[in-house]
Amino acid sequence: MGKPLGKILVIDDNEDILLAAKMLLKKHADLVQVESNPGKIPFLLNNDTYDVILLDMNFTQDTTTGKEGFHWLEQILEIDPQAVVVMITAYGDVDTAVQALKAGATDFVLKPWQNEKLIATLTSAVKLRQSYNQVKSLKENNHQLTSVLNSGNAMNVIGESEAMKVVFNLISKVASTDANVLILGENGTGKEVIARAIHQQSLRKDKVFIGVDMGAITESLFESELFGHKKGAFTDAKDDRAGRFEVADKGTLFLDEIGNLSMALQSKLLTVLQKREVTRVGANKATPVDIRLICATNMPLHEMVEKNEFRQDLLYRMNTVEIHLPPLRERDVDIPALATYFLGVYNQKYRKKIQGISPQAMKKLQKYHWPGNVRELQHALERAIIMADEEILQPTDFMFLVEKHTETEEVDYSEYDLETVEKMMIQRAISKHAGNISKAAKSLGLTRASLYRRLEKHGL
Ligand SMILES: Nc1ncnc2c1ncn2[C@@H]1O[C@H](COP(=O)(O)OP(=O)(O)OP(=O)(O)O)[C@@H](O)[C@H]1O
Repeated sequence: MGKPLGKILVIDDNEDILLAAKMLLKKHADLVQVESNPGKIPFLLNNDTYDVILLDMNFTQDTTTGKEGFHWLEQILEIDPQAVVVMITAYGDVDTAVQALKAGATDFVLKPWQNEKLIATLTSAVKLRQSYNQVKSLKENNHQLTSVLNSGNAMNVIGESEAMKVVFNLISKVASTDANVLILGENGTGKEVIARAIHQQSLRKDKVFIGVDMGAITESLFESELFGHKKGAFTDAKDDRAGRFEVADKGTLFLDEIGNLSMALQSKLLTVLQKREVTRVGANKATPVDIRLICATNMPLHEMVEKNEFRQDLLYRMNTVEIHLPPLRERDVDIPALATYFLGVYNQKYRKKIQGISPQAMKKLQKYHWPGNVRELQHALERAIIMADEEILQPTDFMFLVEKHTETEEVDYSEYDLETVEKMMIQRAISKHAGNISKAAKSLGLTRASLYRRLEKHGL
């Protein structure tokens, strides 16, 4: 659209009016289509799209009922419900004009019109049409993005053990309610997988699932990331921005690593959860948010409450239902199904044709204690599939660095390079502290963040 009024259709049975409209509007519009016969409206609208339609109220000379105008207005809106129609009404017939607005017209102009007023009315009508279109395409995009986001992450939750059956049973009971869920379990046990499964089985499944890693958000960016900000609220706030709470509106908000929040941030989060509304940084008005909350952590939240490291009232807000995900070493029955599942995933990813896992290799997998839980098993399968020379995976395809070393068992570190020793030490520490990252980090003399960086580096 080049000129401000775009494409205009003018329908009036008075040829003088059509001529006057065309003369006036052609300077402001890309196309002015005039038509004296309203019967042609369906044909015109089915063959072209107009930014605005100027429609006469009365087609029969000397009538002022507007009946015909209403009839054609209805026809137009039936063909294009988004059409922007401005009615031309006789002077003094404002009542009919008001009825036309109720029937779906956007605005009206009085005949004889003042040129400037007509242009101004049509310009605002065109702007309205543009915003209708924008809203429509944003809604379509949003719908597409939501389904891509949700389907891209749709995954099978594998588990045949009694422990996982209990988890599945809980999910099916809780999913369709809006109850807040707290998922507890060691790193890599599948807390996010379970959170997504709850979302996928909930009434909110067609809306977004937004995950936030609370451990990765710095104290200073917490409010802006979660609650959003107004343009200019701080130096880097170049535009208005919605926070994760607002983005997750009508969907599910998954707050991971919730146990890592400082006391100060815990109370900010609690306020929002109590009020169910957020105020963007720099704004003075709160926006209501409708979210389903799922939180997860590998930290012992109940113990932390006792030690005054975690707010009890916040814990009670989050744990209407608690799901405990057992570590993989306590459900080795699940290992064959998980390993076979990952075999399929990575065969496809790396275009390999590995047929299966030998019974001895499977036994080895079931005997190992998996300090990194399902994530570690997944990486072990990925590595084995990339490296394997044979069609069936053998025990030698799975080399575990801390294979069954007991605390007292000595390892000859001189056999390994520094990187490998570091990895072994980390695995040992995590295993010793049953997956508790804080304790493992402390025993290694590292901060949690630097342990996480090393876990990432070693693919643990
Ligand atoms: N039951 C399961 N079925 C299939 N895949 C699983 C299952 N559990 C975990 N996984 C896979 O293991 C990996 C780790 O899972 P996830 O990220 O959900 O764990 P987590 O407990 O949230 O980890 P973290 O505490 O580190 O955030 C993911 O790649 C996930 O796909």
